[in-house]
Amino acid sequence: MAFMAAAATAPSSSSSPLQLYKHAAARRSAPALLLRRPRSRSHRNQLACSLDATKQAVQEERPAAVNGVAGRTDCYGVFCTTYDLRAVGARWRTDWCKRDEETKTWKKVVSVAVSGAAGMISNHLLFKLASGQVFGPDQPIALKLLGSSQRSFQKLEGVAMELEDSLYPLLREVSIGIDPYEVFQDVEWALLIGAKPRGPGMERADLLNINGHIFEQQGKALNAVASRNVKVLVVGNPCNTNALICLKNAPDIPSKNFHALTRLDENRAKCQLALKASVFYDKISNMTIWGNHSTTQVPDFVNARIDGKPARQVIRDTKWLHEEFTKTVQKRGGELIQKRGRSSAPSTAVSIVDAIRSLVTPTPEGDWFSSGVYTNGNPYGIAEDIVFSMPCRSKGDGDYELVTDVTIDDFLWERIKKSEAELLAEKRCVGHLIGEGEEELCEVTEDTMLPGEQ
Ligand SMILES: NC(=O)C1=CN([C@@H]2O[C@H](COP(=O)(O)OP(=O)(O)OC[C@H]3O[C@@H](n4cnc5c(N)ncnc54)[C@H](OP(=O)(O)O)[C@@H]3O)[C@@H](O)[C@H]2O)C=CC1
Ligand SMILES: O=C([O-])CC(=O)C(=O)O
Repeated sequence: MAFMAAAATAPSSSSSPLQLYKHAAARRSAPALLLRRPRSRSHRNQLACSLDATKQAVQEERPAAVNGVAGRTDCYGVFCTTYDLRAVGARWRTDWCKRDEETKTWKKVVSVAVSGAAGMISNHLLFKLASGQVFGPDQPIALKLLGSSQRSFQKLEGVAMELEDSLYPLLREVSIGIDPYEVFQDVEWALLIGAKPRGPGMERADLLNINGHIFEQQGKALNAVASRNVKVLVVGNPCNTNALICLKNAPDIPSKNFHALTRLDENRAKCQLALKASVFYDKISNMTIWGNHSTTQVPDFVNARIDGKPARQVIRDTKWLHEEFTKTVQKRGGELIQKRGRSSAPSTAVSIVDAIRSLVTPTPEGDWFSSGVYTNGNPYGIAEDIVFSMPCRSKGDGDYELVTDVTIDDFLWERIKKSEAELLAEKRCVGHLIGEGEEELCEVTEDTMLPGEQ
């Protein structure tokens, strides 16, 4: 049986996104285009070479591609090409494999969905994912890009084209679509970045409601079609409550698998301590962000360490720690927006990389990282059933455990309770999205702000 590789189903340059959308609508399904590339001779050889080592993975990919091609006319250029990988392998495999031992040890392809894939954060993140710096140099990757509407479809095509042109050896597949039920099919990671930014005059409750609906839908889609052990990282704001909505709508996926991104806040806090202590920032460890990704977040200088010593032994300026440090970290996002005119994107992408790597590599002995996780039997006395940033450790298997040996003093506790109250208020606003009440119960305070809002 001929083994078909690099089947492709991308749109022809002459077909507009609108046509594609109509075509898909007629099938009662949004388009999901699969881009594969028999790009160059060396790349074909890589595919052939890795066949034995990754045969199972390749076989798993294949049916979708072959089936996809059969009934479709909407493809462009090189992506329309279908070829026989076995034939390619037979011709070149021997020499190539001698030269390229590396690909033999490649792991099974990991399937990663990214929403808001045409946005600013993704603009940086996708290229890091494709390069291997996130999942490792032996980890081939399939990227599934989710857009929100027909309008964003053309942008996603552009993103996919740039990924293609980057010639990343590990990037095995790029697909784009606007239907989460298609895009999330079997994904092992879902990086949920897409969200509507808060516009002028928009109430916080409106933002919670609008974005909440996005995460309600995406939670349902993940529940229906994603890998049963999918890891979900919610970035789109307000990320803690969006993550809560998402997990509540995905009851068949462990709640523990959902994270809200607070790693950017951790990195910001490390930077501030390093500046104050006049040390390079790799000397800062054990930094926790407690609570919400908002201006009520609590950067923890009590348990943080500088070059292995408690931060308070190195930085004796208690007033600075209590007042300036805390406020600077809480408002860093807003300050950045004022200077740059837009919210942080490159550093957010870096922090997403850090957050994923913290789950797929073992946490260094004695250290930990922060993540917004579901409170379900937490040892700190924080309200259950919310998504709250806490200190975590991982064995590198994608899972994590909460750290128990931390001190929470009165200063921290008072502020942790404030952030907790804010999250409980946010939760009441989205009761209608998590099956727990009515929208009218929403009473968010003025204090409830994203880091970017001041
Ligand atoms: N947790 C954190 O630490 C941080 C979080 N953020 C948050 O990340 C999010 C993305 O930021 P950024 O990439 O800079 O923003 P951009 O505005 O550049 O991109 C956002 C993307 O979201 C998508 N989007 C907009 N409206 C909707 C919708 N109704 N449904 C689905 N998708 C939608 C858009 O995609 P399309 O074209 O498909 O509509 C757009 O490409 C924001 O919510 C921001 O507040 C930002 C920094 C830090
Ligand atoms: O408010 C925003 O969109 C930006 C943000 O989250 C941050 O910079 O931490």
